[in-house]
Amino acid sequence: MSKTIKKICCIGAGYVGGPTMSVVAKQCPHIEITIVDVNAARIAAWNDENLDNLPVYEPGLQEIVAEARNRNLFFSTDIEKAIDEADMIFISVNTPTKNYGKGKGMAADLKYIELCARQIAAVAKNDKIVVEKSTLPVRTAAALKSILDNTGNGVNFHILSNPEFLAEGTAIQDLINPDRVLIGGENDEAIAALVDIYAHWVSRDKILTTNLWSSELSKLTANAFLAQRVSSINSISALCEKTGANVDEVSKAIGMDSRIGSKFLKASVGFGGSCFQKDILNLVYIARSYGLTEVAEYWDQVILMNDYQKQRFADNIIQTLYNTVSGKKIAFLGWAFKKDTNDTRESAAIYVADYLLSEQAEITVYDPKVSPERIYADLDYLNTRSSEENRALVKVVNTAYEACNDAHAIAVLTEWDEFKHYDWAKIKEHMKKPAFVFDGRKLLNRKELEDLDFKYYAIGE
Ligand SMILES: NC(=O)C1=CN([C@@H]2O[C@H](COP(=O)(O)OP(=O)(O)OC[C@H]3O[C@@H](n4cnc5c(N)ncnc54)[C@H](O)[C@@H]3O)[C@@H](O)[C@H]2O)C=CC1
Ligand SMILES: O=C(O)[C@H]1O[C@H](OP(=O)(O)OP(=O)(O)OC[C@H]2O[C@@H](n3ccc(=O)[nH]c3=O)[C@H](O)[C@@H]2O)[C@H](O)[C@@H](O)[C@@H]1O
Repeated sequence: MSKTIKKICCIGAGYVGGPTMSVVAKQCPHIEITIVDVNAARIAAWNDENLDNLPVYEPGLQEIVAEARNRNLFFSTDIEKAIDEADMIFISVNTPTKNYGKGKGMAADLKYIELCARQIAAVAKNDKIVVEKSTLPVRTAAALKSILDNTGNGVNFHILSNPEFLAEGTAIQDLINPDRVLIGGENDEAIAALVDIYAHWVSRDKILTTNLWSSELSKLTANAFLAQRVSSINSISALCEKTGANVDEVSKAIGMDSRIGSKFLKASVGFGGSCFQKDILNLVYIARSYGLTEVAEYWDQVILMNDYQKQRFADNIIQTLYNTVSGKKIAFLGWAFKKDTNDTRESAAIYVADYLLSEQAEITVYDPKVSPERIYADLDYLNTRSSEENRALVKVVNTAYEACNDAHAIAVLTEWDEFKHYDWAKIKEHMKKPAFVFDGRKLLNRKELEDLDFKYYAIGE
């Protein structure tokens, strides 16, 4: 018999903590879940009556929050109270790439994780199961255990690793119908308690249990393999452009081999998102720290290929626009790192924009879900130029038609469905001629655009 969990606390109300715990709350109405965060504005947004103001945009999320919030799902800044009352505590805080000191630019910054552990240890007055939900370097559980056992009040802590595999934009469906749930641990009773929660909606044969280290390492490995597929097909897209092969046709041809599989073979302007780059850098760092130089260099290539792809896309725009974009207006359709999310972390759009701005281009951006403040913050963060200059050179507008007005070229950076259904004849009418389109997502219909006399360039064609 496993321990029955009545109360859960989740530390971190971000893109993972929010949606993940909302789904647990929906599927397990008998468990009371409190999601806590140090960011009071974020908690206020989760509690906002107007569901359009939730801090995370995910299809299907609003409905679930509407159903569970203030029933058995609560958002709070009272971290101590939630820890104190919980039987099980998920740690779902950010683990960004370290930007200082040893391992700068490579290692995961574990300071937020450590703070959580110290706070749990300080507050806990009865036994707790502590679940690593954040993506962590392999062997982090050993450090967590040491902090908890040495600074706590003598209570027992059992640590589980339960990495999250959801992808943004499809988070809710990924959570409701996961390919698998992975739980690593050392204590059978603690493992069983977490298995029992998931078993309310996931069949038990999809709930995989392993030792702690396999679980931690599987998460980094899964992201590295996924990103590697994107870099692999993107490397081939460059060769397609030189040879007359079409990368979509190549993807289809190789993907029909069941050993390769058809998913995750879409060539693009480069992968973005908060995790692929961070997790591979972390994997490279870990391999190096164990003296495994060849392993480190092997995975490093995935990142290098991704940087090359973004650069290549921007270079192609400049070259095609007669080798200069100075003073030319380029319309960006999309800023998010993929469709159906408002997340822009590491989005290829940021780097392509930065490069074009350094060539004195003027950019007008339209994205259906990303706010102007976010776009300016992304550019300012790079520190390439002053924030006044970013605001002078980049305009953010409310419609794609406005963005494309008077533009020399359009760059498609995100594969939002709505872009496919625009009145492209109307868009062309208001552009400078020749009207160029650079499709970084292979989203638009070449024939339709060429019939309208656009000069159309797509990745890998
Ligand atoms: N974003 C994604 O799609 C996925 C992310 N992950 C992993 O999940 C973890 C969280 O990622 P996101 O949710 O995207 O990050 P996020 O940045 O959206 O959210 C993290 C939240 O934790 C809060 N926080 C940090 N330290 C805290 C503390 N000591 N006490 C209370 N709150 C604290 C922050 O204020 C923030 O709101 C990362 O390790 C990431 O690698 C895993 C799978 C998918
Ligand atoms: O750890 C994480 O954060 C998550 O990282 C990715 O999820 P996410 O980054 O949200 O989104 P993906 O669908 O993986 O897309 C990542 C990037 O790769 C790009 N991509 C993806 C697939 C493809 O075929 N081509 C391609 O260019 C996307 O446009 C996007 O920029 C993984 O898919 C999740 O399993 C994982 O949980």
